[in-house]
Amino acid sequence: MIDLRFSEAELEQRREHITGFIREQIDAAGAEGAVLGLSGGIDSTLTATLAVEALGAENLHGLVLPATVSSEGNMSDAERVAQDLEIGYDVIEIEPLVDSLLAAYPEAEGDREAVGNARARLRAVLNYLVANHEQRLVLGTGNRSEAAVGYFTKYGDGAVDCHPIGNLYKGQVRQLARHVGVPEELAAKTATAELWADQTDEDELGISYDTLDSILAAHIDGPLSVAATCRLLEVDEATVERVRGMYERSEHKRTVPPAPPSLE
Ligand SMILES: Nc1ncnc2c1ncn2[C@@H]1O[C@H](COP(=O)(O)OP(=O)(O)OC[C@H]2O[C@@H]([n+]3cccc(C(=O)O)c3)[C@H](O)[C@@H]2O)[C@@H](O)[C@H]1O
Ligand SMILES: Nc1ncnc2c1ncn2[C@@H]1O[C@H](COP(=O)(O)OP(=O)(O)OP(=O)(O)O)[C@@H](O)[C@H]1O
Ligand SMILES: [Mg+2]
Repeated sequence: MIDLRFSEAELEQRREHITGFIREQIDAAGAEGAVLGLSGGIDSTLTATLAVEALGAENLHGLVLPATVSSEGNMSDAERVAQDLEIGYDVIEIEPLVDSLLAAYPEAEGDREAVGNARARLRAVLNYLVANHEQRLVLGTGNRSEAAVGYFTKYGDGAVDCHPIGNLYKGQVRQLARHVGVPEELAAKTATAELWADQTDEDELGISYDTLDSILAAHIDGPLSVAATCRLLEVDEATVERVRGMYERSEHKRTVPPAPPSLE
């Protein structure tokens, strides 16, 4: 695999770059601070930690939004993150909202993916309810690895005002988290979207983040051909092609929705 770890100096540089970015986004919008969803996972934990450094705890509002499929451990970790960072936060159960949605459209009952994505979108509705009401921006928690393969819900966790950690591969998210003092048990935790029971990112994607990060850095974001990537990483061609396919098929999630070209 490629060693994508930062040096100590680079970690400090990234920390300042991201906190500066968050401050600029809030200032440019004339907003009163930010809101973000806290899941107990490492992406939201790192984003919240850097946002507190950037804005101060009083300017960040956390939302812990449990569903029936959320694990108690993750939800208590999410609350612990808010408490350790000393930010204001609310805990709002989203399953009644899921139930209302399914009462309105029972045909989707039992469709694991559709209902799971609806959970992510209901969280986005709540984020924006708070953002509108308190003149805040919604901070995204997506990283480069997820964005590149479209591993997020369109207009769900992807519905945000900016992506502070959007340039970091997943392994780098863990490394920066450790650097800024996130407890090891959170930094090392298995990544899960928790849109349905027992979901994990690596199982669903069918690839480890170590391998995915390296293929992205070498081939999708980097200059290497498929063949050169296979040789360098000692992975088979089918794996690289699969990542390339996920990248290409998810292009629509990373761009503004198109309209027909102008006839003028
Ligand atoms: N070519 C195209 N051009 C324009 N639009 C296109 C399209 N193909 C699909 N679409 C639209 O996109 C929709 C499918 O996209 P979407 O609704 O996002 O659904 P989809 O990509 O199928 O599912 C989301 C994936 O992200 C994962 N996820 C979600 C949330 C959080 C996390 C996490 O890591 O925490 C992971 C989730 O487990 C699942 O694997 C289609 O229903 C259609 O409306
Ligand atoms: N139960 C939840 N309550 C509040 N926000 C949530 C919840 N579940 C997911 N989210 C939001 O959706 C985002 C995307 O989830 P994702 O799983 O990719 O990130 P994570 O949980 O922070 O880290 P990891 O990928 O390591 O699990 C979270 O960072 C968080 O902002
Ligand atoms: Mg998660």
